[in-house]
Amino acid sequence: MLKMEHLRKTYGTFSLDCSLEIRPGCVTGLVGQNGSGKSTTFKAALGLISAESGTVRVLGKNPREFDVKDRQELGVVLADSGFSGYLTVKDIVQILKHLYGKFDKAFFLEQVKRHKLPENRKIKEFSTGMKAKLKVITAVSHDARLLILDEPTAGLDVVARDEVLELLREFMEKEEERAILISSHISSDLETLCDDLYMIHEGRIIMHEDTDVLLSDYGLLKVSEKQYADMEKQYILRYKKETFGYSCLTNQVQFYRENYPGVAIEKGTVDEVIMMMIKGVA
Ligand SMILES: Nc1ncnc2c1ncn2[C@@H]1O[C@H](COP(=O)(O)OP(=O)(O)OP(=O)(O)O)[C@@H](O)[C@H]1O
Repeated sequence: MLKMEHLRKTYGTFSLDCSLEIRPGCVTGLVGQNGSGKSTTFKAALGLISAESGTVRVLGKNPREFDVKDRQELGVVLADSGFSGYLTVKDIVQILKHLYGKFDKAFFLEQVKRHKLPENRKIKEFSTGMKAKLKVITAVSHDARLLILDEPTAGLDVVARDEVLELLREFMEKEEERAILISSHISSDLETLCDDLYMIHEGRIIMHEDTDVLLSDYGLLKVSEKQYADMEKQYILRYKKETFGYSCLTNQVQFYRENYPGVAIEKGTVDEVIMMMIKGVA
């Protein structure tokens, strides 16, 4: 659905060199700290910025060569995009009808109602959460094959976030061949929604893993200095000095469970794995 190979873009001291792939039927998450290059990756995937080298194929084509018909196959949410604040939901229905041949007006209005968005008020009077929901409802309302969503849950409270995630799950359930690329600062969103996760740090992909594998096989070992010294380190991805000894990130938690029964092992959340990948020593 989307393949990016060594896509390079430089902004001053920041340089992006990103490779990733989105497979049909999958929700893929891109996680990283502020300024790690997520939005730059999304813009490059959409052909909105010109890369210095590398390739991007979206639905089999270079996105810079997309025509009006190709664009209909994408549902996009970008942090700094949205409708003019002077429009109402009713105005937007008219625009979407013209933009997208497969715009499903009934579904769109049903979702607007379900999410309690006022149809006749101007968007500039909407709260952050209401604007965010409107963007996602728009993206899922025209039978797109691929959604590219940069921080679609930013600024939403827990309940609103859950509602947006539900919309995305429903979108995936309707057609097997659909796919989503999504970024979020909130890793619990990605844990429950994504099939696989890419971690980006300082413009580089530092890890790519199936979410199931991440949650089942990764873990944090809390060991004393002696335990650390005696331990097999083959499956330690990163370690960090602590007051008690060391925290170690492994992707073979079962190996340490079986061979080192005395070692304290914590299940790694996505946040902890990210922190260790970034702050730990390789
Ligand atoms: N148009 C631009 N001109 C100059 N520098 C830019 C531009 N766009 C992004 N950058 C720089 O590129 C780097 C990556 O920015 P990017 O917006 O991709 O990060 P991000 O991971 O999306 O961050 P955040 O989570 O804060 O949104 C930053 O150092 C940013 O200052």
